[in-house]
Amino acid sequence: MCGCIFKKAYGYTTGGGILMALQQITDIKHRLAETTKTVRQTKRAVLFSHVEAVPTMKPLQIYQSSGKSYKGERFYWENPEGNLTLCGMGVAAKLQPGADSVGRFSQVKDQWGALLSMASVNHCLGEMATGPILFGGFSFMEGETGPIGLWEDFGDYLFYLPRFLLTESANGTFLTSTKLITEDCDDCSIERFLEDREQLMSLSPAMVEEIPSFSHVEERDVEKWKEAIERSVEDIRTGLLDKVVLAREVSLHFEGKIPSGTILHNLTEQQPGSFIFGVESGESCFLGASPERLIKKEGKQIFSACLAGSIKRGDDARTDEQLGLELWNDEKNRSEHEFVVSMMRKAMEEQCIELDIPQEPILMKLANIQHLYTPVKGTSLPNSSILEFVELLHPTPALGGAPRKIAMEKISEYEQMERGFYSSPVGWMDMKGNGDFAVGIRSGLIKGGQASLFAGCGIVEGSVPESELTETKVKFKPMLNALGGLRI
Ligand SMILES: C=C(O[C@H]1C=CC=C(C(=O)O)[C@@H]1O)C(=O)O
Ligand SMILES: [Mg+2]
Repeated sequence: MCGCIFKKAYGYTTGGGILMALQQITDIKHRLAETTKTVRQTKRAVLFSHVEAVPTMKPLQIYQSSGKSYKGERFYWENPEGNLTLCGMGVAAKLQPGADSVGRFSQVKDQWGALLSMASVNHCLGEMATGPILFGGFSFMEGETGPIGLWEDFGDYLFYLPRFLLTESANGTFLTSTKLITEDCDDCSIERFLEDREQLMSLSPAMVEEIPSFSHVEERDVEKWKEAIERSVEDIRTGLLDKVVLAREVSLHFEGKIPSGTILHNLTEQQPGSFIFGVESGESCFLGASPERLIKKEGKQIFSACLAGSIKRGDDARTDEQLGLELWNDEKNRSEHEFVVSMMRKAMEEQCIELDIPQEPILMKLANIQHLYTPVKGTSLPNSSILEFVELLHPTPALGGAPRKIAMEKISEYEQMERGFYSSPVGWMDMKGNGDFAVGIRSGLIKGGQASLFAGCGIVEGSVPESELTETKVKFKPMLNALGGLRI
């Protein structure tokens, strides 16, 4: 039964607010008592989830101040439209690769389905991205991330169903508390549930932690990377492939631990119009400011993007406009872009009943870079899940290449590094198969005092190694600036 009696966010400080807060506690007690009874009777676990409107709490501040209790189990998300911010803390359930022989996308679908089949949710608020959601992502290439090494904390995929989820949207702020109630659970009492919720709601904003002093930079062999571009251009000329995206890694070392909350804070300030994301796992945090949407699903409505072709921003309006024009008219960049559009059109036609892809790109201007951008809109077939679109689209030729299979082989051969979650789908999905995934670019992995940054470029027939190297330097800028304005 739905025990929710209000629809709008409220302040607990008003008389009405206090009454409503008490009503929430009564609701939780009642629902949890019923759930516990059912679990005992049926001997089957229930995923208990409670959504409520709460007084304004800033997700980024809560991310920072919840570090003491939930470090290593937090995530952060801000969409480029600026109308949805999420902060997840703690783990109600974690999805990681199992021994199943089915592919990883099917594994996630099955594991999520199993969790939802035992869910009890007071979903009467009906707000986007509330209730049980999954947040996380996939690695770029299945089977690439080993149990040791840079990406050891992430694997082929990693998703959290958070213990606490703070959702900030145009309609207010919402808190979802979720817990798996099992028969032999030690900390499933009503008192404990309410205590944890109370502790979270009374978190006060933490000080922004300082980034420790920079020590040194470690770069993979740049000459080898340029040679890989030459070899790729040769492969393209001989007709082996049409396009391949080659990335490189730069590692920055600091004198102490890098605070992920501070980097996220800087990214939100410095990179408007981007997805700001962070996902912690143990001692690591993968984070960034990506301008690229892989897929968003809202009911039947589908949104995606073709983003490929780049040039720097100009120092003044006139130069900036000239650079934009140069990019828009440049044959090499247009061809980089066109491979993405044509793959997108073909893939989306399979899954959509209506599709709207403009004939020509427009410019997307970000703080440090401008791109050729073609927005994609569609209407999906009934009963589809966002996961099916993620599987279908990843990786587009903006991150992989064309044809996809050969490009992936060439990436493994030429890059000689683990991409991990870089250039991969990162985002969230809800109970109904709706959600939003970005492509994890302009990003890095923070682990202790080390930040490993990644940037790549679309290689086509007209690619020149030195210019592609310069392009990666522009793409490193968002993360370098967020780390304190470093230059490499
Ligand atoms: C692979 C990256 O960017 C892709 C997205 C936009 C433009 C790109 C380009 O012009 O090469 C890349 O395809 C990256 O930022 O690491
Ligand atoms: Mg490019």
